[in-house]
Amino acid sequence: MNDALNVSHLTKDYGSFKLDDVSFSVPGGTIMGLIGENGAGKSTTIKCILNLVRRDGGEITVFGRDNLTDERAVKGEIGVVLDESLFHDALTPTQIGTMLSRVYPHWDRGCYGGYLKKFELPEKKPLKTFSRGMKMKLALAAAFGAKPRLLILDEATSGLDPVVRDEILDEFLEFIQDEDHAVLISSHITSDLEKAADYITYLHKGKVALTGAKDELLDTYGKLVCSRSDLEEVDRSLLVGSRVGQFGCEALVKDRHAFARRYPSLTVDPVALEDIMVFTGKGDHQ
Ligand SMILES: Nc1ncnc2c1ncn2[C@@H]1O[C@H](COP(=O)(O)OP(=O)(O)OP(=O)(O)O)[C@@H](O)[C@H]1O
Repeated sequence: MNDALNVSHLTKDYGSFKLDDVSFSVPGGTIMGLIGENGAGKSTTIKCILNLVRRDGGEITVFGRDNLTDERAVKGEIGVVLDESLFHDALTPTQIGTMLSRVYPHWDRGCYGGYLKKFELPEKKPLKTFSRGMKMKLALAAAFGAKPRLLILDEATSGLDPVVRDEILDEFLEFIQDEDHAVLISSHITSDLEKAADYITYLHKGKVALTGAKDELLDTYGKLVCSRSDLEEVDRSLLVGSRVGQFGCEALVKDRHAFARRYPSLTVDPVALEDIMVFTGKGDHQ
């Protein structure tokens, strides 16, 4: 089966910033978390997938179709939720549903209405009376109503409280129960992605710092906690970045199993995605 999304050697040059040879793929039935620091290129990558900006190089396919040569068909497969609401504040959910039914060929009124009910959104009230969480849920209901096979979210869950975020993550998990569906979600909130994502792509300064199955990444990397003198003894090529504190040192270990075999007396703890991001950033300044 084709990947739901395949990004291959994607390049976009803004002059002051370059998205450089970005490749990753999202298999059907999975959630890919796109993580990275501010300005790492997450939104640019998503905009290239959606053809909102023209790429300079590379290839992007959605369910095997090229997003440039087959733009119309590809658009019909993607549901998008962005950081800010795309709908006018004076509109009500009912009016938005009517509007979207004219835009999307596969619009499913029942599905949209079902989500409005599930999320307890008032159908006749204008959006200006909605909280940020309610607007986000409405955007999600609208995205689902278009019957997409690939759902793309750009920082859509940041700014929401943990209860709403959790509710929404559950929706994604339900959505990907169908092997023909997939989700690409960019977020700063790495703990959410740790919970929900099957795959992680970490963008760092426009390049893919790492991409792969989340469980494998978390199992391979490790956090060394040791004294300054121990750190000085360690082969630096095994580490990504380190932090020297008043009471001890920490460093990100690339392969904790290989490291433990070479330095059995040193302690290597499991890592969180956030550790991988923080230490990779620090690795630049060593
Ligand atoms: N239209 C544009 N013209 C020139 N530079 C741009 C344009 N859009 C984005 N950039 C630059 O590209 C870089 C990457 O931005 P992008 O929005 O993709 O990052 P991001 O990872 O989504 O960041 P954030 O997490 O802060 O949203 C930034 O340095 C930004 O200034």
